[in-house]
Amino acid sequence: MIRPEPSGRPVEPQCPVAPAIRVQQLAVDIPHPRSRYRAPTPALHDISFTAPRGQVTALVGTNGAGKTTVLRALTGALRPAAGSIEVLGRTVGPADRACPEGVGVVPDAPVLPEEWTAQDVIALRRCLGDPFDTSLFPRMLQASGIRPRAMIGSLSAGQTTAFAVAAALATDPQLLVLDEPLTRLDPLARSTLVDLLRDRLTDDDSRSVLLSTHDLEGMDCFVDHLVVLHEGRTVLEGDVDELLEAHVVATYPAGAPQIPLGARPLGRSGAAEALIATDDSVGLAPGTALREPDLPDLVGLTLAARAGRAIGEDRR
Ligand SMILES: Nc1ncnc2c1ncn2[C@@H]1O[C@H](COP(=O)(O)OP(=O)(O)OP(=O)(O)O)[C@@H](O)[C@H]1O
Repeated sequence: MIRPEPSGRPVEPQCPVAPAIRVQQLAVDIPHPRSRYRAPTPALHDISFTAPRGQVTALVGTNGAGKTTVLRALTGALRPAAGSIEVLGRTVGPADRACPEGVGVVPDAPVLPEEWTAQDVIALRRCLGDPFDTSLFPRMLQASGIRPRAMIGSLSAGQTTAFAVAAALATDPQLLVLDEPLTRLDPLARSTLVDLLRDRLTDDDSRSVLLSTHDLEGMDCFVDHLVVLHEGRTVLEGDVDELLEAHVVATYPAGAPQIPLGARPLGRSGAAEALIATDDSVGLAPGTALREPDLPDLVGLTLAARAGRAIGEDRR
């Protein structure tokens, strides 16, 4: 029902903007590569998270946690065995195997032929009839120091990633999905990539990014929302700032009796550090230490670094 304002004018009901991604209780089994009669491998068991619209969400987890499988399910490459996936307000279901419209994808390995140049990518996009910004693409390549006529096979690892990111961004995606974009990059190439993404994304509040990584180094100030996976399950999710507020970094001296299992050892001194929950806003009881495998070290360290807390100090 539309209720009138005190002025007498009717108030239009607010239409809530759907999040970039909403995943609920997702389970995925990976089919056997050679035979459909052989049992599939269960890869994801219970994944739930929401990637807010207009934000950068990082899927974090150690090797085999399920990051790539989540991304493949989101882009329609793998069918959910259970649960639901919504991308840009549209359900990605069993009948929906194509990459949802408005989504740009940068896979974790190069997929274009080595002898291709930027011109080949433009020609392919023209053939497919996809929207593709043919002036933005070479400009982004130039910003990454890539010559327009350079063959993909002649590029460095960092340039190959920058090439794939530029090709994805030229499709003007509402959601950009990047699988392990940082893995092969040195610190300088990482910051160039972050700058490239930031430039393209900050001019429009509705664009969103989902990236997977097992190492947030160099990305901590770029990421707004964290989703931590372990063994095919979501173990922690939250806004980075809220996670910071809800935790303290505690440092335990060598030999302290209360060192939590999995606390990160600090050098050779025998001291250890752990991230302790201070409220239950992220689903952990206050005073609970986030332990491996609950929370990979890198997340704790990244949060600590972002909070400006020196590692090695007693914070309790
Ligand atoms: N093609 C496949 N066949 C069988 N099992 C697979 C296949 N791909 C992934 N898996 C399994 O699914 C689980 C999740 O793998 P996934 O590649 O999604 O993890 P990840 O977090 O991306 O790891 P990494 O950081 O090493 O890339 C793992 O246990 C893995 O062994």
